[in-house]
Amino acid sequence: MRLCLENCMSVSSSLYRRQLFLVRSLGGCCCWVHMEGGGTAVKARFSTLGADAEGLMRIITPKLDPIRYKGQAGKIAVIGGCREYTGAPYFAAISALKIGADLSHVFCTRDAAAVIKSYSPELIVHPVLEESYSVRDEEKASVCAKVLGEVNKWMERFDCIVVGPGLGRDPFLLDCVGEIMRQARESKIPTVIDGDGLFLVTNNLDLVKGNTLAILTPNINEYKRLVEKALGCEINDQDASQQLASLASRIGGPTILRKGKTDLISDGLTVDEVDIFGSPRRCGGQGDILSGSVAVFSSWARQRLAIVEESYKLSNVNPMVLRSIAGSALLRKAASFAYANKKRSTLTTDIIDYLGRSLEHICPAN
Ligand SMILES: NC(=O)C1=CN([C@@H]2O[C@H](COP(=O)(O)OP(=O)(O)OC[C@H]3O[C@@H](n4cnc5c(N)ncnc54)[C@H](OP(=O)(O)O)[C@@H]3O)[C@@H](O)[C@H]2O)[C@@H](O)CC1
Ligand SMILES: Nc1ncnc2c1ncn2[C@@H]1O[C@H](COP(=O)(O)OP(=O)(O)OP(=O)(O)O)[C@@H](O)[C@H]1O
Ligand SMILES: [Mg+2]
Repeated sequence: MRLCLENCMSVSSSLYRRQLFLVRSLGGCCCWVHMEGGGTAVKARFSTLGADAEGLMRIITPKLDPIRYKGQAGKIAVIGGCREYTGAPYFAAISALKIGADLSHVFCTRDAAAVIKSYSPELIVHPVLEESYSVRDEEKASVCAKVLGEVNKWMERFDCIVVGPGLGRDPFLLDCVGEIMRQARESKIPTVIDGDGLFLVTNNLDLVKGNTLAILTPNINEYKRLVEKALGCEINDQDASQQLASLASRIGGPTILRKGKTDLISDGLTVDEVDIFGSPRRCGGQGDILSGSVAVFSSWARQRLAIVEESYKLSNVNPMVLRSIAGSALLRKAASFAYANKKRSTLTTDIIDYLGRSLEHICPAN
């Protein structure tokens, strides 16, 4: 691995030392635990990668290189936004741009599109999703095929998609989005699933079973529903890490980022924790920022660091775990800066304003 890193990457010596530290920490600081969950015994390894989340971000974040062209720093799409919710897809998509992605698309319903466009001219907004109220029963199959066609025209261009922020729970719309997820999986597009995307997935676990390119980002309610459905039990906060590993192992494939006081991340084999101080403000929308942030790190890691990730794979570290740690750490850092400045009046838009500065703090552009 050492040779591979030396030969294949042009890195500064401090970055290289950081990589070696991370690689060493994979093997050195771990302990094995035995756990029971939903009747299945699994072994998960406590990993310490989350403790050096900033080091990971430095590895994954690309340099601003003048020879690169538009799109190379990431093309993200958010599938979400309906009559009720226009903020959530906007937060996820604009966060991706503020962190450094080049292009950010939103696929939403017609009602939501004009509103989301009015928030920002930076976003590319596709008014393609349809809810039941606007479609007659006999039209549903053809409308769903049309929606899929519209999204598929773009699908292979995306480095990562985020499914669910502000999607709503209309059954017809969710059926179509299920098909979009199947298509993304077939095209091997990494997929972050949040909000109502998790509502869809919880009721159709087959949509993600076996998909190692999926990252689920449940909040407390979404996690409770997943645990009840997949493990058939209640949340166990005494053994939170173990239960999370059991859940990931039971679903089999996706990485799960459980949001909370600290963020816990597991693919069923390892459990990582990101405990960077965030914000005590719990205003809505912070999870949406997180989904956009994980998508950008996913996109960067996928494009730029295939070699490093290959090295990590040799050490049995799941690249989706690395991407989740980086995404979580950046959001939490931005939240802490925003809170230091705005205290009780901190809003999601304030946190978004600090995303760029937070990354700059860790990984200066020049
Ligand atoms: N500014 C914006 O646009 C923002 C929009 N947001 C968007 O909101 C959506 C829901 O996300 P959330 O985080 O409120 O869901 P969550 O914690 O599971 O539920 C809390 C409670 O509400 C209830 N409930 C929810 N939806 C329901 C429904 N359709 N119909 C009925 N009940 C429903 C739920 O009940 P339960 O499902 O548990 O029965 C629970 O008790 C999602 O798309 C998200 O992205 C957020 O990102 C914030 C910023
Ligand atoms: N109690 C807490 N203390 C500190 N940080 C927290 C706490 N709970 C959540 N967070 C942070 O806030 C982020 C968003 O988590 P949250 O549970 O608010 O998501 P959410 O409910 O999906 O948000 P949204 O309103 O966008 O849907 C998480 O990544 C986590 O880092
Ligand atoms: Mg949420």
